[in-house]
Amino acid sequence: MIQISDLTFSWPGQSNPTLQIKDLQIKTGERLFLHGPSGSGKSTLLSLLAGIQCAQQGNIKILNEDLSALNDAKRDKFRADHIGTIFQNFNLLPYLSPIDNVVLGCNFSKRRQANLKTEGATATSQATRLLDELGLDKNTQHRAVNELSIGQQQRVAAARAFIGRPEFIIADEPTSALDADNRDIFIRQLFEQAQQYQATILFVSHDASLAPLFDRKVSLADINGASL
Ligand SMILES: Nc1ncnc2c1ncn2[C@@H]1O[C@H](COP(=O)(O)OP(=O)(O)OP(=O)(O)O)[C@@H](O)[C@H]1O
Repeated sequence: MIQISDLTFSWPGQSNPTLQIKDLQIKTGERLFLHGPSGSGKSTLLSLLAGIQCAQQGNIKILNEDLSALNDAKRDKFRADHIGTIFQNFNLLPYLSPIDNVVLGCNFSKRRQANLKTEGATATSQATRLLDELGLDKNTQHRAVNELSIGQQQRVAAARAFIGRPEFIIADEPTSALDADNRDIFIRQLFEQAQQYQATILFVSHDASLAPLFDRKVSLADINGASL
């Protein structure tokens, strides 16, 4: 599903590379936990996997597509079609409702819209189902997002990532503002969504105590030659 080979990435103006990864593979449906100290390059790796940044050397293949062989527009399309993202700060539109925020998740992808049709769903019906299953009560689904608690916003961000069934879900520290019980509940809800269609999850955190919930844990320090 995902194959990283001989990758080197340096931020512009920096003499030393931030990442040097010889080999990392993630299987279809795998739930991988990636951890490492602050500044070790976790978010940088996610931005490469999401096609926001490009490596200077090596390649990243997702679903057999070599991201470095795509131009900017094609990488943007690839991301919209195949990758759902949940960020630390959620990136929701504050004055829109949860339903409207979730529907936006598939607005830029004909493929994700087609996936909804195949399931006999509309964007709104799918958004409602996802928010129900992720535990956001009906009243809250129609309020403005900026009136919601952090835990509720996190569920909206997760539903937006899953709408239209993208194959690959990237989550960057989405649980850092939650207490331990709510963190575990949220991660299990993510897994339930992913299991429905064998989505692959890459979950990044510096909190290694979450690792036992996942299929596999990888320490960035162990695979990053640049930090050795
Ligand atoms: N936009 C950028 N321009 C230049 N350097 C950057 C940029 N973003 C990150 N870096 C540098 O890359 C290195 C890795 O940062 P990154 O944010 O990937 O680490 P991280 O492991 O995700 O950290 P954290 O856990 O604190 O989020 C740091 O030295 C950082 O200063």
